[in-house]
Amino acid sequence: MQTNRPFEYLIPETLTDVVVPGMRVEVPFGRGRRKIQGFVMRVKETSDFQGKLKPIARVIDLKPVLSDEMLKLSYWLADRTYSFQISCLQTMLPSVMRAKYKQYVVAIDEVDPEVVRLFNGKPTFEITGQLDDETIKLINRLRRNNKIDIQYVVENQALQVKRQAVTTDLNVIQLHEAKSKLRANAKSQIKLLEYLADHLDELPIEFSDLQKEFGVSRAAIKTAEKNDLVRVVEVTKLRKPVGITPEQTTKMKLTEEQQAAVDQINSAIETENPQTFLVEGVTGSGKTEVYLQTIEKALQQEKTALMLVPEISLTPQMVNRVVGRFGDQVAVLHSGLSNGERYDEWTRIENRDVKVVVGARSAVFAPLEHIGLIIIDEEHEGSYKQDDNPRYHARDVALWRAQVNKCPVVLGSATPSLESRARAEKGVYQLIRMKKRINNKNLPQVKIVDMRDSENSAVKGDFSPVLRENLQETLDQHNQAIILLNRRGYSSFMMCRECGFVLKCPNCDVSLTYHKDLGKMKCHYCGHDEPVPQFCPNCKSKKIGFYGTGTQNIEQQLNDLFPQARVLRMDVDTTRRKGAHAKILKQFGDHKADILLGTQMIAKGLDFPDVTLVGVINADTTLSLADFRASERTFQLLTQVSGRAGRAEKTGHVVIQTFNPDHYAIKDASTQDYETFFKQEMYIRHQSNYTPYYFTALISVANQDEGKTLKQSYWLKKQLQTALSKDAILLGPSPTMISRKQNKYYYQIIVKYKHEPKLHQRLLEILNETQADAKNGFTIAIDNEPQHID
Ligand SMILES: Nc1ncnc2c1ncn2[C@@H]1O[C@H](COP(=O)(O)OP(=O)(O)OP(=O)(O)O)[C@@H](O)[C@H]1O
Ligand SMILES: [Zn+2]
Repeated sequence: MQTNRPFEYLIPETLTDVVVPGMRVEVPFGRGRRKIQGFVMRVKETSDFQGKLKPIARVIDLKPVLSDEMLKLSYWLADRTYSFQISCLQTMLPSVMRAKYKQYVVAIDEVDPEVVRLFNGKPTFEITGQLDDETIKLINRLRRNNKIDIQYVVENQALQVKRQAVTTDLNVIQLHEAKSKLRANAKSQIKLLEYLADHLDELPIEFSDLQKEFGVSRAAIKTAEKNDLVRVVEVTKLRKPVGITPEQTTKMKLTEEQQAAVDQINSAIETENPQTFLVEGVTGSGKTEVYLQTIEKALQQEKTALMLVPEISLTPQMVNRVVGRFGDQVAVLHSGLSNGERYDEWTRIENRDVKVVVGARSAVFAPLEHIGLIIIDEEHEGSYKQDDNPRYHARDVALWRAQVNKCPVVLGSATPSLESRARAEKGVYQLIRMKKRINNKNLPQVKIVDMRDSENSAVKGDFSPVLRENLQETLDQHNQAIILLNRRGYSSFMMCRECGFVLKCPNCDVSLTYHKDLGKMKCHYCGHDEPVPQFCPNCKSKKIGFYGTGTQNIEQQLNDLFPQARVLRMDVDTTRRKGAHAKILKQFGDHKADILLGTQMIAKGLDFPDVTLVGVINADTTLSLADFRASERTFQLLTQVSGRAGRAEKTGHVVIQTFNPDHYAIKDASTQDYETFFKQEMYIRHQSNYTPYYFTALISVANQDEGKTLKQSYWLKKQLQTALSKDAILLGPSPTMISRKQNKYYYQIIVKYKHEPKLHQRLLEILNETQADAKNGFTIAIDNEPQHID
């Protein structure tokens, strides 16, 4: 049975007028007594169904949770992303809406006799268990007449949560003393005491953080407690989003370029013109102020505004500025929120308590009404595309919503995606260029350091003489530096010098990475970890050692080279704790550190006036990816990170170390010359038949059995072949770059095409036909316009 379609149910007489589109209901499904949750898509007077319709069992919501706009969007989204409509509908709601929550009825009109009767004199009542149909009807009539309101409160997500935490009464000296008395193999306890000594002013610290971040076990905490070294306490946390410190900024007098941008966008807001603007503004050209003043315009027009950012925790400054300007009218949706917090924000939007929503990818489904403006900052970011079903791109959804709401979309970036820039070239988007920095200074001076040169390769470590000198100078002048290395961990991998053996993950086809703080080898794909081997597991030689460089290693080198410098490291390993990103960036912003070292998470959006130097340890990490976007990603990363230097009064310098100094992506990034890069890269995409010249669809198959995976892939290829003309390019099946992940084999087929009228239908058929395969352990995914092919 095909399940990717709506099913018809009878509305029992008692629920007439109660059941409306956008509500969730419980219905019997299939044979037996199984009941499932469904969404009401449409209410009809008659049915063509042959046979006896089953009745709806009960309504879950008393008012619709999805608007007509969202219901319409779900049809389009399912079709566009080749996914089930039900998963699209679920994606639009905060995840807790899929779980249990309580409903409350609130009296608005406390004089109406019916309300008085219903409430029995109380201002609210909680709906527990099942209400009788008469009451449901009454509630609905009253709600329609605005005499009462209904609110949801999520169960198990009380406003205050209690958690176990650790604190200590000992001081630093006592802690170190206690540590020295422990047996050497009490590693977990030692780590615990070390941590406490280093973070005395931050106590108590929660169990979960100790476990996640430092691998300190519950048992170690308990032992330490028994020995009176620590105390276990309960902390009460208020559910309040962390990491936002509004930055009050007053409206600035715009530069000429900013004014021109604002004028064009505001005029589209006023005339309700669903036009798309591509704001291509160099780093530090003041795009934020353009966003803020256009949002203001939307609000003046009695409309709302939606603003997407790549990942909130990484761009706290942007969020702080929006909240600083518009205050309580803003809701923030970010991935760091707990389910409950997310739900709170969602409810504020639903209740129309807010007018501006800032959030990452999924915020594009925010239940805002009368949207007057949609902004996508750093529009080139890959994180706007979801990796799982439904594989949607937030930009596409934004453009769809803009049509429905009759409002403009602003795509902003210093390094637009090739797709967007090409659309601007064709006149589909309106191009607005901002070529000058706010401070009217030149873009920072960039030096490319050729790491193949003997003077660079001869030095021990990863810092060329040029980068060292520049760092020294920056420190001498009490300025700040940002150092980028796109690889976490201490050293990349372990290899045996005797037999060439590389230590790999048992579940995935990748090498394990050394993590110094854990003292373990770790898989970045599945999280598997194991002890560091003392000798080669293959040939038993002791000549097994580390290769490559990670952030932890560079941190060590910085400490050795510049012992007086204060270094902050920012990578996934130092930012596991909630609010950790914001904390590190605040410390850096307050100039409590001299050097910020990190992976690509430090590359974008940061605006610190004292940063005068940016150093890139190795520009080649993204370039060597086997992906058609490798050059584009490299150019974007280097341009963005370079743009962090010299944004205010002080002049900026950039040093890029590379083994490919002649590569156009690196050269163009060093001059921050987007337009030249764009032309060159378009030429290459044209030569190799890639987007934006061709559309792309990627079909991947995974199974634990490699033979079965291949067989299924060939069957799929045949299905595709019969729907394609000879102009289409069909590639594969071929193994993905990491052909085994978590014990599953991955194969992929790529279709590149220009105009294939039958392809869409065929892909939808494949989606439905392969449903049964899921039960046999196959994972089959169709990715429309993939972000990366690997
Ligand atoms: N009209 C203005 N007058 C004075 N200062 C301004 C003006 N507009 C922006 N600025 C300041 O200029 C700096 C850079 O602006 P902003 O951070 O918006 O740049 P951006 O274009 O977003 O750059 P990036 O792409 O690198 O993030 C900020 O510190 C901002 O406060
Ligand atoms: Zn693994």
